[in-house]
Amino acid sequence: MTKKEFDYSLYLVTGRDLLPPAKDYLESLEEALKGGVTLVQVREKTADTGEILDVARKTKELCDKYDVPVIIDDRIDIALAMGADGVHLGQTDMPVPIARALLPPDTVIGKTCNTPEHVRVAISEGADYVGVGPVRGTQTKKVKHPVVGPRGIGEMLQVLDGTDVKAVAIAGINSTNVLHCLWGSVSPTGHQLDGVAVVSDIMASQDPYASSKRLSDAIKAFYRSPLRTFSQGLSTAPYKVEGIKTAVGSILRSVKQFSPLVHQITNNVVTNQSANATLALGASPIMATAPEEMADLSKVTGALLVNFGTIQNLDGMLEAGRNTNINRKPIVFDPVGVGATAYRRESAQGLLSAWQATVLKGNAGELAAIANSSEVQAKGVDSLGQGFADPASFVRKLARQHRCIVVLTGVTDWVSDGHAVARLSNGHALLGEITGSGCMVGTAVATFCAGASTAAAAGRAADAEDDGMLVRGDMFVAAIGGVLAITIAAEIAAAREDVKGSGTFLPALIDELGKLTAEDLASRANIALV
Ligand SMILES: Cc1ncc(COP(=O)(O)OP(=O)(O)O)c(N)n1
Ligand SMILES: Cc1nc(C(=O)O)sc1CCOP(=O)(O)O
Repeated sequence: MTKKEFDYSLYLVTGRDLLPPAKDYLESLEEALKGGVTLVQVREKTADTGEILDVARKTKELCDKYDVPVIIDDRIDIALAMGADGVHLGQTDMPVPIARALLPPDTVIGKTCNTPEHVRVAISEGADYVGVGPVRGTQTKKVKHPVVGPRGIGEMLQVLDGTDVKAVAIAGINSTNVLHCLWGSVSPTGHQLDGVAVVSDIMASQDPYASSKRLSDAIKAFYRSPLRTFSQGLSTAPYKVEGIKTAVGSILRSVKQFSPLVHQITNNVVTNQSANATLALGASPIMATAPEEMADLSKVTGALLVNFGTIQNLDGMLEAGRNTNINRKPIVFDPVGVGATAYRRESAQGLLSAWQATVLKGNAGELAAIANSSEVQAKGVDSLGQGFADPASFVRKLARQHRCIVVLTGVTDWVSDGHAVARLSNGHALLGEITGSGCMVGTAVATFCAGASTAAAAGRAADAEDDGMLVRGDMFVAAIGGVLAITIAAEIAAAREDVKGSGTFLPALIDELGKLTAEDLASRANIALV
């Protein structure tokens, strides 16, 4: 018996208790269907059986008009009585094989999963799809399991590799975070969600048509090109060194032309020199930290840098990142000293779950801690030893896992978008003798990301393709540009006669950043694609 093929992309789970006053259930449902809902689950937790059956029948009658299948939550008897297309079962509901034996053979069965082990069991039991989560916090129900975030969803998706079991994420999804959810919920093997399940963003809406249309537009735009990265190497021709050199030069020109606002939440050791480095490159720094101002600020900034060297403003970092994602601007995350304490490790994982970083930057010790690798150790903010045996493979894998650009700094710097890997061999030993040179690299990367995304937004009107993008512009090239700006300016500064040591080096570095040209970048950049 062939199974029914569902479109899981915008899966509405109903909740009549959430309807705004005076809003009729069936009217609201019809508006949601017109807005683009592709699958409906009748979820009734308190009504009597007769009422649930009535609601389910009416739901099916309406959904049939739109060719949208109906699934019943928990109740096999109701599903049988009204001829549902499927049922959804929780961890403590009837086991899938027993439900399968009771239901017509083409009935689709979904199962709630909160861990990779749940997913393994659901596959072995013969579930057709899994509802994975909770991906975020939700007010709609008391969830027993901790929020797993997009990374936790990615781990569950990997278990589905090689099966045709579908997956939707659930909990806390709305039109402002749906792109982050879809983008970030990916396994290191590239396994993605088939859709998202939404309750309150549609059910509690005064305008369910508009709410579901907003969700539907973002979801459709995402799925038009779901394998995208923050770079353009996959969608256009593969990268070439000469092309990268030209592109970083034009991003530097864009920074000077648009002078974007670069919002930096950074540590108190480097705040001043980071702001000066931003100014020297031609952009405008703002070092705001209060959570209350993030919504306003993110509308006007070009990019956000979150550097948590002296973590004091975790709430500000959370809010800044969430709002920067909503406004589709780049976020550079520099988890300084992340391996040093459990608090830093938990904070970093919390931030990486709450928002989607565009660039993840760190030294070998920091990135090893993010990747849970014991290959490289750290002492405080410094990396120990020789680094990774195979840095190219490490950055490529980490970039895929976090679906972002990864910058690994050291004597040699490595940048990857999960596909291409660039090895950058510029710099000077004096960079290791001043405090905060790594933090300045983060600042320069954020400045170049701001330049690239501002130029991309200015260069053409937003089109339907852009609706699926979290950030516009090529962030792989921007990250390379930021690294090169600091390392090349360092080479020029170190060669100056007036530079006698680290004390005279820092101001000279700021001077040379200010004088850096596109031509300097192109002629001095030592880039290899590996
Ligand atoms: C798509 C989807 N995913 C998860 C759930 C939750 O189902 P369950 O665990 O049975 O919890 P209740 O819905 O009974 O509260 C769902 N309904 N749909
Ligand atoms: C029904 C349900 N199940 C969940 C789970 O985590 O298993 S969360 C949830 C409700 C999700 O509602 P909203 O979209 O309003 O956040």
